Amino acid sequence: MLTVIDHPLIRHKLTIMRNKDTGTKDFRQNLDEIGGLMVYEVTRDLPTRDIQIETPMAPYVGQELAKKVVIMPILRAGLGMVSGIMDLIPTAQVAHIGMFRNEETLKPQVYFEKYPKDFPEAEVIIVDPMLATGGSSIAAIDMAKAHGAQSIRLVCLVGAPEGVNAVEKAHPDVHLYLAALDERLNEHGYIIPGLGDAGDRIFGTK
Ligand SMILES: O=P(O)(O)OC[C@H]1O[C@H](OP(=O)(O)OP(=O)(O)O)[C@H](O)[C@@H]1O
Ligand SMILES: O=c1cc[nH]c(=O)[nH]1
Ligand SMILES: [Mg+2]
Repeated sequence: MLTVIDHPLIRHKLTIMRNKDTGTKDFRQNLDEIGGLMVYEVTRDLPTRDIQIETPMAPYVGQELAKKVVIMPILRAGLGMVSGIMDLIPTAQVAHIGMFRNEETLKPQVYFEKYPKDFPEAEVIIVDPMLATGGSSIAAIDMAKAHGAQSIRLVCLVGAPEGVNAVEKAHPDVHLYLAALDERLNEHGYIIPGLGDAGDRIFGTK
């Protein structure tokens, strides 16, 4: 299932990120802020349970999150969304997945993975700004499932139709959230109009 989170603040910040004249500092800041805005919608259906507390005035049955939340950034670019999400879910744990796309084959190559202990029982939120062919996201979901994850959401900023279709076909049980659905991929597998290479723009590596 695909949800495109359409909000004036997200459109405004994403346009700053798309602008080729935006530098590393503003690119990172806006990515972080959009991550925080998106997570409000992404977590709308997280399960809660009743909890008995006392207010200063009376007993009260409130609510707390029923399950742990694990944020799973796809390195490198996904790291740019973690702190904005952690601002809203400060108790979240982080699972790191390192992979890069081979520039010729466009296939993802995995170089790192590390999971928190409670990963299988947690609500897992995979984050990566870019969903291009979908190969990296599909591989990350495969890895999360292989480590026992039962409930997975995928949060990307910009997606290409090719990537959305591929993820929906490979993992129909995973809810996919985007801030924008773009037009297409170019012959090098980059999203058009997109925002360029997210990892390089976050970390200043080009
Ligand atoms: O949908 P796909 O076709 O798999 O492409 C998207 C992937 O490519 C980018 O990562 P990249 O390989 O540039 O690594 P980086 O984050 O280290 O820059 C991006 O952050 C995604 O992970
Ligand atoms: O447009 C794209 C495609 C893949 N990875 C990026 O960072 N940008
Ligand atoms: Mg990159």
